[in-house]
Amino acid sequence: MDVVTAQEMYEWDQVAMESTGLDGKLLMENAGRAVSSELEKKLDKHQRVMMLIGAGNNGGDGFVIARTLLNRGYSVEAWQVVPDSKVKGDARHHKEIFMKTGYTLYKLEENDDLRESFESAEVIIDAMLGIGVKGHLRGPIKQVVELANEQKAFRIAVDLPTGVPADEGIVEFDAFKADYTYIIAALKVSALVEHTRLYYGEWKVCDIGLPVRKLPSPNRKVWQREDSKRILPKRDANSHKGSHGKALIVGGAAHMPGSIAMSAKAALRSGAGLVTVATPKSAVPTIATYVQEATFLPLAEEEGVIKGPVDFDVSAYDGVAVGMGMGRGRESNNLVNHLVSSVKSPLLIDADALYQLKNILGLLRSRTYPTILTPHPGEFAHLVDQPISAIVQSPFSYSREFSKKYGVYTVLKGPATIITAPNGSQFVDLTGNAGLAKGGSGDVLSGILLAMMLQSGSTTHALNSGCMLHGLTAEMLIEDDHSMVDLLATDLIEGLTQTFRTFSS
Ligand SMILES: NC(=O)C1=CN([C@@H]2O[C@H](COP(=O)(O)OP(=O)(O)OC[C@H]3O[C@@H](n4cnc5c(N)ncnc54)[C@H](O)[C@@H]3O)[C@@H](O)[C@H]2O)[C@@H](O)CC1
Ligand SMILES: [K+]
Repeated sequence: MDVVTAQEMYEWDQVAMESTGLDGKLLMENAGRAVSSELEKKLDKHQRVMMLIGAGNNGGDGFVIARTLLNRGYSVEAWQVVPDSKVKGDARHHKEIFMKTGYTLYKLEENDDLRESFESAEVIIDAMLGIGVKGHLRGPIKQVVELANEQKAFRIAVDLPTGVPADEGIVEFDAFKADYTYIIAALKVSALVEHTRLYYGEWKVCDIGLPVRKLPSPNRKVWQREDSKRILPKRDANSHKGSHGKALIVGGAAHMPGSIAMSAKAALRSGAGLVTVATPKSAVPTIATYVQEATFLPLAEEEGVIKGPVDFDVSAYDGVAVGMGMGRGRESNNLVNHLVSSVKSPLLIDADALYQLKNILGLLRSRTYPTILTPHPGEFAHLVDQPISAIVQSPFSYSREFSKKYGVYTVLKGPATIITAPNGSQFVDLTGNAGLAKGGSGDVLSGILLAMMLQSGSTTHALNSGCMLHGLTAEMLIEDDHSMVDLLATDLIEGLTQTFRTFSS
């Protein structure tokens, strides 16, 4: 499922029209019909539906939807909320069809009893503005949106809730608050960004017949369950523990043994053949009790944290992860430096190691094997010297710019986790729930990702699938035995069993 900006969506429409002759009027008919078919599944014929129609092409979709629903016997009151003179182009064409079909169009400029209609409406459908919105709402649309938001009726938006920008980075806006949005042709970036996504409510993308083979890729996609199912590692009957990769996990501290222990256990649960934990000597017994399957590389320590020498041999490993529960002492800086310079296999950098990485970002470009960074917005903000709010408002552009600049994979964690490859292509993982917002779930994710990388030929596939396994496990646990309040990171590790079983069946 592609994710587009407003400009990319306009380009798609242009390509469709120029390369295949599908014209705007036909696309509008398709859009309106696709949304109407979905609405039929949601609405009852006796429900009083109020349709709010604007002047641009989003309004044009509204005329098609109103006509189609009326044709099919639904009880729809169609309201044009802008002056007649503003309705132009394809929207005007579909307005004429609506009028010639003999249906009544109520007009805000001629009537003032919009409030009365609102009060009796059970469903309000917003087809006022879509991707063409610019700046704060103006004129009658502003008042109509304010009124609509006060109603008890179920609110549905067409393409985008009116007022919500299609792109990331715009924070000052007022908008229709939808309970459900039928998105036209492709998911818009703002449906996935923290400060805009809630305006959409639930959503569904409606196909309008664009010529998919002709459309330029925006290099931004939602990773789907079927994708993971298709590419998850299969175990060969003749395989042995060495076939599934040797992982090294570096980190931990005497007062924080849990993080690295969970990473190690999650890596083993996710199929890693052998896992070695490099951690301060005094932390080994605690970790070993929890992860009996791991081997250990005890490191010198001072006051429970890693203390040199840190230049141990890393050549025997097929993948390395560093940072979980490591602390931010001076030696950890040397350690991260050593690993970035000497690991000749995929290297995953998380948590405290990300903090240390800030001073040596320039070294990343010299790595010839994949480097994966797994920050949450706070860690990423520190790396790129920006406030957290800037990252949360524009996660796609910051992570794309960063990955391209340093030649790394960035897994920017959040309700929508964005996985960016060094060439800038992006995938979004939408699985998971608020139960994951708890200490330890990032450590579990690192272990899963490391294991996936050992077993996959494609780093992108490994990262996307790893994020999905983590999120689906949280979803499954909430459905079955847990709640979002009580879910623990260790539950996720146990829950992986069920997720793998589901995926391999
Ligand atoms: N071929 C196409 O281009 C297709 C477009 N489609 C629909 O067309 C929409 C985009 O159409 P448009 O480009 O005409 O844009 P919109 O319909 O989203 O908005 C354009 C209108 O909004 C007004 N406007 C902009 N900012 C405003 C503000 N802050 N306050 C009040 N009024 C404001 C403009 O004056 C203009 O009349 C999509 O969201 C989708 O719903 C679909 O019909 C499918 C095909
Ligand atoms: K809309």
